[in-house]
Amino acid sequence: MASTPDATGDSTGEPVLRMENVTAGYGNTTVLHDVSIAVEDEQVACLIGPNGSGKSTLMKSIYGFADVQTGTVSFRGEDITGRSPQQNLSNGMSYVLQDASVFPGMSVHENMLMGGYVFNDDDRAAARAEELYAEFPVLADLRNQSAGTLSGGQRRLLELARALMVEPDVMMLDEPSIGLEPRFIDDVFERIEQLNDLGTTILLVEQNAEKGLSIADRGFVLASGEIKFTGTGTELLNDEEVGRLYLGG
Ligand SMILES: Nc1ncnc2c1ncn2[C@@H]1O[C@H](COP(=O)(O)OP(=O)(O)OP(=O)(O)O)[C@@H](O)[C@H]1O
Repeated sequence: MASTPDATGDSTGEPVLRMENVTAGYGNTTVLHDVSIAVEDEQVACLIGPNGSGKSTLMKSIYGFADVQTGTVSFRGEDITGRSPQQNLSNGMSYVLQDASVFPGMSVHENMLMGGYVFNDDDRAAARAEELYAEFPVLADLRNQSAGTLSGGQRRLLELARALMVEPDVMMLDEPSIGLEPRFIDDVFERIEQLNDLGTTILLVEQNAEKGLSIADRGFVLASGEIKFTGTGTELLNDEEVGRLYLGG
């Protein structure tokens, strides 16, 4: 049965990502209340919850886009509370935002190179882009095309591939399936599972809660800025109360 509300769960190793008693928001506005979660190395963790419950804010407070007011965020045991997004990116964490984040006036290739800007090394960025084109041949074919002309599915692949430029240990993905046609959704989820198979730890926010939990080693339910339930993905999917309240019955 899913547990409440300490989300550190059945720990088997040192968490790669941990939030301890985090209260966070924007300026004087508090959105998250006393949130504690742990994501272990090479896990897929999925965060679900109603609209406006604070799922994006949770990711933003890890990454430095929202303000952590009290509590601690750590990465591989190191306190990273309040670090900037650029520091986190350099440190091996990538974040694909919910809102479209490609630069529409730039080509696919220029967008890819932007993903490697922290290298400060054009040759290294170009070489890494070529590696990714081998894994994303669709993007290789589109490399000279303006990113603003891509379909929704192609754009999402570009966002994923660009976030992989830094070979992250941890990827945070905010609603990767939102707005996509079903055939693209399956493609994006397959990519996420492949990345995880290659050793990338994934923290996912997913509106399609059943789909997200079905690939998750660990799930968290956030409501009104608080963690209400945690468990394995399967435990949450099978939990009567979680099902009734958060999975549409
Ligand atoms: N930049 C901001 N400044 C102030 N309040 C914000 C800001 N961004 C979000 N909020 C507020 O924080 C609360 C939580 O929003 P958040 O986007 O984290 O929720 P969510 O669970 O991700 O929602 P959704 O499922 O709709 O994407 C909302 O009340 C929202 O209005």
